[in-house]
Amino acid sequence: MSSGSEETAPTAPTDQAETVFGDSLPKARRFAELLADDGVRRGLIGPREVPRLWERHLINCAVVEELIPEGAHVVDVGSGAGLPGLVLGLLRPDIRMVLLEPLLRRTVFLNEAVELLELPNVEVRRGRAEEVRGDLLADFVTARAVAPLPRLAGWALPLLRKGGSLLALKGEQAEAELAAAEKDVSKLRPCVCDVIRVGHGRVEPATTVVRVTVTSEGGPPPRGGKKKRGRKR
Ligand SMILES: C[S@@+](CC[C@H](N)C(=O)[O-])C[C@H]1O[C@@H](n2cnc3c(N)ncnc32)[C@H](O)[C@@H]1O
Repeated sequence: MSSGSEETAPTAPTDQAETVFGDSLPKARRFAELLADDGVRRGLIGPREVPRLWERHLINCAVVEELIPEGAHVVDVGSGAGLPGLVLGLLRPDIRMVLLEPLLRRTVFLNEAVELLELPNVEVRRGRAEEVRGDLLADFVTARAVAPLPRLAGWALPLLRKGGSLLALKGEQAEAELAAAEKDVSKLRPCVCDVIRVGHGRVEPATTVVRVTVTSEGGPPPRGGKKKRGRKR
C-alpha cells in the first residue's frame, strides 16, 4: 500500500469534518487518503470523487451514527470501499461492525484498511447478504447504493433482530421510492417504515435515510423448502 501523493490527495477536511469526527478525525483523514490513493488506483472509487470525498462520502455516511445507539451490532451490506460501514466503525468504537462484501478485491482493500486504521470493532466478511441468513443477526443493517429498496429489504430484513432497523442511505427521491416499495417490503416481515434526514447543519444536503424497523421475531425462512424424503434403501 502506498502513501498519498499530490495528485490524488483529497481536499483538506472541512470544519464540519472536525465537528463530525472529533477525536476520530486523524483516522478519518487517513481513510480519506487511502481512498484517494489506493482506492482510486484499484478502481474502488472514481477519481472524480476525490475532491468531494469529505462532503459526499465521509461526512454524508458518518452522520448516520445519529440513528445508532451505543453498543449496537451493525452489518453493512455491500460495503464496497467501506461506505458507510468503515466510516461508522472508525467513528464509533463502541459499535460492532461487520462489513459484508462479496467481491474479493474489495474485501482485500477493506481488510487492509481495517488493519491500517487499527479498528478492532470492525470485521470484514466476504459474502452475499442472502447467503448469511441465520448466521449474522444484527440490530441494524446499513446500506448505500446497493440495490432498489424491495430487493435490499429482502436481503436485509432476515438479518435483523426484532426491533432492529434497515438504514438505507438514499437520494432525494427516497419518499417516492418508499411509497412505491412499502407494500412489497411489508410482505417480507412486519415492519414500520419512515424517511429521516440526518446531519442537519453538518452536511449539505442532509443525508436521507429510509428506515425499515422490523416489529416481529423473524429469523430466516426455512432453508430449501423441500419436503424431507425417506432415506433410499
Ligand atoms: C455500487 S457499490 C456501493 C458500495 C458502497 N456501499 C458505496 O456506497 O460506495 C454496490 C456494492 O454492493 C455489493 N453487492 C452487490 N450485491 C450484493 C449482495 N447480494 N450482498 C452484499 N453485497 C452486494 C457490490 O459488490 C458492491 O461492492
